[in-house]
Amino acid sequence: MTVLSLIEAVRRRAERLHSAAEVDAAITRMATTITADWADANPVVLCILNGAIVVTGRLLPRLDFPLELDSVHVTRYGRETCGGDLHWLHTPRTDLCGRNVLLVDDVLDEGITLAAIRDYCLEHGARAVRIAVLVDKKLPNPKPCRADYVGLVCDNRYIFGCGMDYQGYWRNLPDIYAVKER
Ligand SMILES: O=P(O)(O)OC[C@H]1O[C@H](OP(=O)(O)OP(=O)(O)O)[C@H](O)[C@@H]1O
Ligand SMILES: Nc1nc2[nH]cnc2c(=O)[nH]1
Repeated sequence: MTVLSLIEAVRRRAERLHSAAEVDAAITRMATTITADWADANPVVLCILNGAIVVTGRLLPRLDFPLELDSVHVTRYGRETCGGDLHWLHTPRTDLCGRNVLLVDDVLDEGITLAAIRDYCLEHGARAVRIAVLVDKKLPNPKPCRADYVGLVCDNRYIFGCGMDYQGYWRNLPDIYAVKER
């Protein structure tokens, strides 16, 4: 089997968890709550690359108040479906000192990535840090951080679509899928 035929087979066999319309409604709900809380906060929104590109790009046009956008690129999964060590590839250029920071990510799984980025922001003087995630995974154990804004909740399965990858592929899908276990 070639890599591409494996990638295509994974999509064919996957279970669709959320339609594009459900994702859209979830992002609208998040935007409404974030606006109610932070319309006067002059926040820096940090898009956590790569996975959050899609949700950030769809959330921002729904936030009708002054904000700045920057990004941070931290990865611990690479092309794997199990997390490893954190790799910091890019840190924000914006001075975070005294700022309200909104972290936006695609999925909160074990919470290691977001907890590390939250700590980074606080160490760099952020006044407050809040977390928005498109999907929060239900795990049996407590996580080192919790999300303030959650679009959707899913079971503990590997998911892809809407910015989330399967071995680097399928971030482009409008729906959210779970890999089918053998
Ligand atoms: O809660 P955790 O268990 O730490 O996992 C969540 C992180 O994993 C994914 O990033 P990944 O390392 O796959 O990089 P990517 O965004 O480039 O896909 C995802 O985008 C989150 O940032
Ligand atoms: N694409 C993807 N990335 C993740 N990072 C942590 N959990 C997941 C997941 O379920 N899917």
